[in-house]
Amino acid sequence: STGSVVTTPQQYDVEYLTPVTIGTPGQNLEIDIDTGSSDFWVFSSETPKSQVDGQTCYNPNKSSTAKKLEGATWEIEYGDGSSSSGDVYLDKVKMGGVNFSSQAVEVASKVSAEFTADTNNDGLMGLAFGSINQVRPQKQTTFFENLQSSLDKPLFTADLKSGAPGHFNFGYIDKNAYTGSITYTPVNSTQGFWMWTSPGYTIGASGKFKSSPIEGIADTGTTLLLLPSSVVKAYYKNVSGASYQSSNGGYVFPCDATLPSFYVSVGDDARIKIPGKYMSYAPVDSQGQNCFGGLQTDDGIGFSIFGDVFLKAAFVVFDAGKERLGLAAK
Ligand SMILES: CC[C@H](C)[C@H](NC(=O)[C@H](C)NC(=O)[C@@H](CCSC)NC[C@@H](N)Cc1ccccc1)C(=O)O
Repeated sequence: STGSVVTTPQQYDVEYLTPVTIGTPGQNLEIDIDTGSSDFWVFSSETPKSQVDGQTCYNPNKSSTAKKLEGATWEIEYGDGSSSSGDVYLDKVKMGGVNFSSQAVEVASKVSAEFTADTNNDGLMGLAFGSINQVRPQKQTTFFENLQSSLDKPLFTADLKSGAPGHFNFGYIDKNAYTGSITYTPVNSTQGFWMWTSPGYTIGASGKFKSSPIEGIADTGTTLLLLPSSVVKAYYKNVSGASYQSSNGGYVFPCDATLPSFYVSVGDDARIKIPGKYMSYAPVDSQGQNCFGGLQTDDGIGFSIFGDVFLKAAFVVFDAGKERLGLAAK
């Protein structure tokens, strides 16, 4: 089998939302597909009304195929400090034409304020490795892991776009979705993430390649590109008026500044070009005077995060069959 589903960016490409159908009859939710985590959790009939602000809630009592996973609970915390928790049902889940009949659906009986405020986001579907799933006493497998053996190929691809809908595809590689060739690089899944190492980077079209290994995770659920502070400092040296502003929590620059492109090397002889315009995330003031950088530091995390600012510049193959990541220009 193969599948394909459209994923739509929210304002400033802060996140991408994807339609997912749960239960019988189908309940349609808009979900943040997140390769940086491994839990599929949703706003639900168990989420206190005070914590729901417009989100669509999955109601297992209205699904003839829902079965409570007795005794199972979950709780999760994310790098941005947000969190959620609840209990678990098994139900039919359909996305992009592929479906799995007894997917663990983690229903939220509590969500943190960040999720309540994210009014179009009805939940997260983690597509990292099941080893970091947070359901206890027994961990659950991800939607992709459940599908893997029935897919034509044991892989999925992400084709996120800047300010336009893109696709997640399952089980096949769409040759029309990228240009040139796909460069593959090994994935180290021991921490449960799609973790890989870039050999280095180049700042600007005429910049010199800097050989400097960067270990990080491909995370569709993180908005920005978070790299070592030495790299970030070197980049913003090229942006007039750029400065680190602790009040804004990162590097800020005049919105009319010229931003150099940034190249992330992959494998022995390939690189992904991030256009300068992707390196500006959003205005920090109502006049649109100063803008928050799309490139910020990975301080305190322990690894870098290749988030949407990077991923939307590439066609990305998450190849579980060969534990590798494929990257191509588009
Ligand atoms: C602080 C918690 C640490 C980060 C760690 N949690 C994680 O690594 C979780 C699974 N992943 C995440 O927190 C990050 C990746 C590691 S960051 C250290 N990706 C998922 C995140 N972007 C999902 C999200 C989407 C929209 C809004 C908010 C959050 C843990 O549980 O130990």
